[in-house]
Amino acid sequence: MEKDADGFYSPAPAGNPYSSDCIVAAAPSEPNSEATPAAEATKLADDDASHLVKSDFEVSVTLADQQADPNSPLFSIKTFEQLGLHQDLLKGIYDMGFSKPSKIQERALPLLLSNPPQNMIGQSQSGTGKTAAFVLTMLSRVDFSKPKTQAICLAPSRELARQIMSVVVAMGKFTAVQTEYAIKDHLPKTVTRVDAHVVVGTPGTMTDLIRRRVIDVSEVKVFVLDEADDMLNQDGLGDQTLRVKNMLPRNQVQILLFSATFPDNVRNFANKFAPNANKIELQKTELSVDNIRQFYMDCKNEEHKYEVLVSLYNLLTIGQSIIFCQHRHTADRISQRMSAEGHKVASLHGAKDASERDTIIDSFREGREKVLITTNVIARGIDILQVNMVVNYDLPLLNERGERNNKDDAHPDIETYIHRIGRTGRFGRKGISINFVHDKRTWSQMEQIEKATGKQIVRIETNDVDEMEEVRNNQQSYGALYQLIACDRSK
Ligand SMILES: Nc1ncnc2c1ncn2[C@@H]1O[C@H](COP(=O)(O)OP(=O)(O)OP(=O)(O)O)[C@@H](O)[C@H]1O
Repeated sequence: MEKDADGFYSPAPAGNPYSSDCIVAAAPSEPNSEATPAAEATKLADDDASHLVKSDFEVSVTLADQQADPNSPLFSIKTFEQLGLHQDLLKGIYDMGFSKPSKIQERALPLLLSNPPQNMIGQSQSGTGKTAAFVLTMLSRVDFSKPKTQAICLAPSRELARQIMSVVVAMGKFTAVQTEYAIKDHLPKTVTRVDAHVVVGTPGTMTDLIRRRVIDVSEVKVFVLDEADDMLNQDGLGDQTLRVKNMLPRNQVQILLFSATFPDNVRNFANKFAPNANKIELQKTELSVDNIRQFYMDCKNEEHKYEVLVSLYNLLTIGQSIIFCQHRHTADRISQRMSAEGHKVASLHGAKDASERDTIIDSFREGREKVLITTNVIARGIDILQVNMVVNYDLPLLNERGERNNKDDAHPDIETYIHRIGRTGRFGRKGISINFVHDKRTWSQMEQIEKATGKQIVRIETNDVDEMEEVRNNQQSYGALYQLIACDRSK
């Protein structure tokens, strides 16, 4: 079969437009081929984390099999037992502390695990449990008696690949699963063969390992793209991702695309990449969860942003916080300045070397660092339950060509905004995001974000910070904090 202009071998199926309603769709029946500070904080948060299952967000399911009824109980489960999983996998799930499936898991798992395997394009908000859904699919399709790579998962950052692997290992704890990374500087050059059942990595390194036949893909049955809209973005990772796909065997691989966002411009590409997929989609107005309260602070200028950030420091360190900047040099500059002034902050971005990145994220994950100043490198997927505040020091921007910059032609990068704020408010927990705006342009960019997401962003006076801090210190009460900062928007 010929490759088309996008480099695909198969013809595109009829596109399914991004629905403005919540829909579930099914695919056609033809096979397609010691207590750390973090642990303590997590435990506290867990006492408060049952909201998700009560969440009233709806998903739309579209089944590729047009005859099938997406509302059939067959396509929604209420317990993990109903999936007919192997006992070893069930044990793994319960050992992770999961007692019942989340909404996306309820709807996606029956479709993901049905036979013959079918592709899926799955969307649900950040922190709602997509990882467990695709990891369970990979693990349940692997034949552990065969020392062959059978499932491949790609993610946009090494940090996310490492996190996904931790889920594979935890969920597969009672199985014989063998795993390997395809991330930069991990495997020694002398390694000539990887036989791990599940390989998780980033697209560049994965391509290299498959090309050099270090990874033999002949038995691969499942191919997962986490943060799929980013992985398929033709101005970014799309080419490399497609290269990996084109090296996999045809007609035997179940392709799973997951993300909290699927903007219109990648949806067509996604439909071609995972043809005849069952689809789970969100309404455009439900892209972010309501338990993340969004605020903004009106700063006078760039320098004032820095002063406001410093004035927030005590507040940032009550739980854990992530500060997002548009550029690496900004992250470096403000972290160096804050450190020089005696504040304890860590900084992470793509220019740091691999082992340093691993040390920094691990330290933050363990709660040894409370404030992480970073770029979009960890805007997606990173799951650290005790992060209760995200600050957009710079709003995420794109220019006409889809490049990230801060120039005048830049417009807000809505998807990145949704993913950034989704680093807090995980799995029903409460979280706060604060945007810094400092001029007409950033104000208008924030308005565009508010309009696009349909969620109100409320003003906090910069001089309310002391009062906010007092409430947080004295009462540890998020409810009171919210009431305090939910003042009128007056601009
Ligand atoms: N059924 C469950 N019961 C309890 N906790 C769960 C369950 N499923 C997932 N979780 C937890 O919810 C958190 C968020 O899950 P996960 O990281 O998979 O979210 P996600 O939907 O992939 O988010 P993102 O879009 O940001 O990548 C994780 O800490 C995970 O362990």
